[in-house]
Amino acid sequence: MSIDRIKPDLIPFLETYLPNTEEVAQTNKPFVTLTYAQSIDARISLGPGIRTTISDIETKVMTHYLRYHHDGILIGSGTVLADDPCLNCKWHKDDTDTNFAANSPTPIILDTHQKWKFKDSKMYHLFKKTEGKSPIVVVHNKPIVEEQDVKYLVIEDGNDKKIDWKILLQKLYEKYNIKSIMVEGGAYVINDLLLRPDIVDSLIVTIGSTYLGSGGVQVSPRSATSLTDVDWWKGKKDSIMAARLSSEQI
Ligand SMILES: NC(=O)c1ccc[n+]([C@@H]2O[C@H](COP(=O)([O-])OP(=O)(O)OC[C@H]3O[C@@H](n4cnc5c(N)ncnc54)[C@H](O)[C@@H]3O)[C@@H](O)[C@H]2O)c1
Ligand SMILES: Nc1nc(=O)c(N)c(NC[C@H](O)[C@H](O)[C@H](O)COP(=O)(O)O)[nH]1
Repeated sequence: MSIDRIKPDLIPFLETYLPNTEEVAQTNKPFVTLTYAQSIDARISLGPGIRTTISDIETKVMTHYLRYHHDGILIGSGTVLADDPCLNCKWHKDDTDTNFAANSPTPIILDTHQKWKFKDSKMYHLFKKTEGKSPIVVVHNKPIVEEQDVKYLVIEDGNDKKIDWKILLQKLYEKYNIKSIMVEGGAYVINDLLLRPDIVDSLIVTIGSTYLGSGGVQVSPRSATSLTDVDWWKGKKDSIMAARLSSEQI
């Protein structure tokens, strides 16, 4: 169940980008880390709906280390339907730290059109084995039939039919005490949040040493945006960029 040890130099590298509890106490808003893995040509999968491994083991472990440090892990419906992800945390501090469910973040799934089923998903089996938590599913309307063990967070759609990030974060904080959220994608969610320095506190991007080609799902926000507090870590195959979104226009 557990995963490799993290590269020791990744721990100080990530330190200042991890959730900041003082900031959360001051702002009363969850700390948001936007994180994903991309190819050199800025693709996050080979094509829509295709689960694609980009990270090698060093950076995959880093993802689990990040999961360990967050209360919630959020993805869009495109990702949950394409990847059937586990979203649990397999990293642990030492041999005594083996409560994998407690160490795992709560999965938060943006599934406003209620297309995904928890039952029989990988998340469901991990939850049943006490190796992961059950999800919060974000919907526009209360479902007629509710799945067992799923918490539904009803948020009405805004003018553009999208969920308002600020309202969503506030509700997750107030209702479920979620003080830090790691957003793992996919492209729709990432492209939207790359333009939201008011929402995103840290950005952590793995760049894998691969090209996925022009048919791949691309990460590229609608308009230019710049970064601040940029730092780089170089591994055997991948690099990691940690940064913050700048509120200044290019
Ligand atoms: N490499 C990586 O790090 C990584 C990470 C995640 C996903 N992926 C890949 O990305 C692809 C999926 O990306 P995608 O863009 O299709 O899907 P996505 O996961 O971004 O989900 C998009 C859907 O989520 C919902 N949604 C998102 N934001 C919303 C909002 N504000 N309000 C209401 N609903 C909202 C909508 O239903 C929308 O259609 C898959 O191929 C997956 O394998 C890669
Ligand atoms: N860091 C990272 N490297 C990758 O190569 C890759 N494809 C993803 N993709 C993120 C997406 O959210 C996936 O669905 C979950 O990373 C799957 O998570 P599990 O391993 O099943 O827990 N993330």
